[in-house]
Formats: sequence, C-alpha cells, structure tokens
Amino acid sequence: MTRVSVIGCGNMGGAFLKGLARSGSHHLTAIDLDPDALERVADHATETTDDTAAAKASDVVILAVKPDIAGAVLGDLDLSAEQTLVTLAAGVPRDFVAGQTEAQVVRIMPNLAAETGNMAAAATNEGLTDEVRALLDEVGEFVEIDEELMDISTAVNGSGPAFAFYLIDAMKQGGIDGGLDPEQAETLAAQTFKGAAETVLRDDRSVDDLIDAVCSPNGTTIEGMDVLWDSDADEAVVDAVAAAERRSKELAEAFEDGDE
Ligand SMILES: NC(=O)C1=CN([C@@H]2O[C@H](COP(=O)(O)OP(=O)(O)OC[C@H]3O[C@@H](n4cnc5c(N)ncnc54)[C@H](O)[C@@H]3O)[C@@H](O)[C@H]2O)C=CC1
Ligand SMILES: O=C(O)[C@@H]1CCC=N1
Repeated sequence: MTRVSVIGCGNMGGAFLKGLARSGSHHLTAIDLDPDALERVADHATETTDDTAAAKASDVVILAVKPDIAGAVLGDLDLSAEQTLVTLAAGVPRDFVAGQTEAQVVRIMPNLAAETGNMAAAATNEGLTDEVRALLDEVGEFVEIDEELMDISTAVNGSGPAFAFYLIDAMKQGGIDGGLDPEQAETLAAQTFKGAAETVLRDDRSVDDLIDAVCSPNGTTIEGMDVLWDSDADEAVVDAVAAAERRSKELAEAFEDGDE
C-alpha cells in the first residue's frame, strides 16, 4: 500500500485519484480548498480534507493545482526528504519545484485517461522512483524522457485528449449527416477510435500498412482516404500540437523570468 495525497482534485487530480482508487490498494488523501471538488472524489478517496498539511503523512504527494498557484501551494507544504512530490503542472520546471521542497521531485505530464486506467504520460528521468513508476503503471502507459522534451509531451499526450475528442466529434458528425442518431454515431465514432488506437499499440505493422489493411481494392475506404490525403488535415493536427508546445514553453519562460 502506498500512501498518496492529491493536492488539487479538479479535472486532472480527480482523474488521477479515481484511477488509483480502482486497485483499492492505496491510502488516498484528497486535498482541495473547494468542498465541491472534494465531494466529487469523496467516493474514491480514503479521506478528504481542505488542509494541505495532511500531505505530510503520505509517501507520494501529487501536486495537481494550476501552474500559476503551484508556487504558493509549495510555500505552504512542509515535506521531508523521505517523501516524493509528483508535479504535473504544465510549464512548471522541475527545478522550480525542487527548490521549494525537501522532498524528492519528479515532473510528469499525464492526461485525463488516468481515470479509466488508459493514461498516456511522460515522466522526467530525474527524480523518478520505482514507487512512482508503479503508480503510473497502474493508471496507464508512461515513457521516461529528459525534461527538455516535456513541452512536446504536454502537447501530444497532455493536450492530446482534447485534439482526439475534436476528431471523434468530426467523425460523429459525419455519421449524423448520414442519418445515424447522435447517440449511435457517438458510440460508433468513439469505439472506432478506441479500437484503432488499440490496434496501433498492439500490432507490429506500420500505420501505413494498417491503412492498407482497411482499404479493400475498389472499396469504400480508399475513397475516403483520397479525400484525407488531398487535404491539409494532417498539417492542421501537427500545427495544433506545435501551438500547444509553444504555449507550454511560454508558461515555462515565466518561471525562468522569476515571475511566479
Ligand atoms: N486538465 C488536464 O487535462 C491536464 C491538466 N494538467 C495540469 O494539472 C493541473 C490542474 O489542472 P486541472 O485539473 O485542469 O485544473 P482544475 O481547475 O480542474 O483543478 C485544480 C484544482 O485545484 C484546487 N485548488 C486551487 N487552489 C488550491 C490550493 N491552494 N490547495 C488545494 N487545492 C487547490 C481547485 O479547487 C481545483 O479543484 C494544471 O497544472 C495542469 O497544467 C496536466 C495534464 C492534463
Ligand atoms: O491545457 C492545459 O494547460 C493543461 C495541460 C495539458 C492539458 N491541459
């Protein structure tokens, strides 16, 4: 059993906590100033509190507040060298956090799918412990990277779910336009993305080979693929990733300038 505190039980902290609760094997302390946020995770936590000092009793403390208040929350935390602090705030450098706590610090970029055990995450090599590796494994897949790659990870897997939701919605709209009712169209579109993602993860073939496998000669798929290949759809996705990466770098610059 690992004693884990989550400080900030909003969208991301709440998803992480719910994902960890699935195993039923941890002591989970949910910490938030907002009673409504605590209420939303109460069924998944061992205890809920608005007192950040409760984090002192945990092996691992997950700091899941907005980047601009991370510094203030860290100022109130009095952790020891035996504890590990996991910071997941976009653009907040590991050094900034490590400079404000005695705890071992690891920076990660998770995503909302932690809630269902399907998170894609990146963790900095520096500060990563086996205890944290085990927690990340429990809620999905993670890769270990140098911190300089954290901005692109933030864009690809941190912001990525929003980009994927957008694409699923476009596929759903195509189904509705063809006559499916919205609920059926959403099920078919979302399950198709889920299945396709699972295939890419499990199948040894390249994405190009997998596209070939769906395109029957003179069939339906090639007609649609020709439309996509003639469009700028791939460039739009690359541009979206680049814009999110740029913003992550901007957030980090604010910390380098000592603004936070
Ligand atoms: N939302 C997402 O998909 C992802 C978010 N992140 C990172 O997670 C962090 C949190 O983002 P969200 O969950 O989206 O924000 P959010 O606004 O949903 O949640 C933040 C929570 O922190 C609480 N809070 C504020 N001040 C506090 C304090 N002093 N002590 C304890 N709790 C306090 C708020 O009441 C709120 O429940 C950000 O740093 C963001 O960069 C990282 C990856 C994905
Ligand atoms: O949009 C954001 O800033 C956060 C970080 C990655 C996903 N959500």
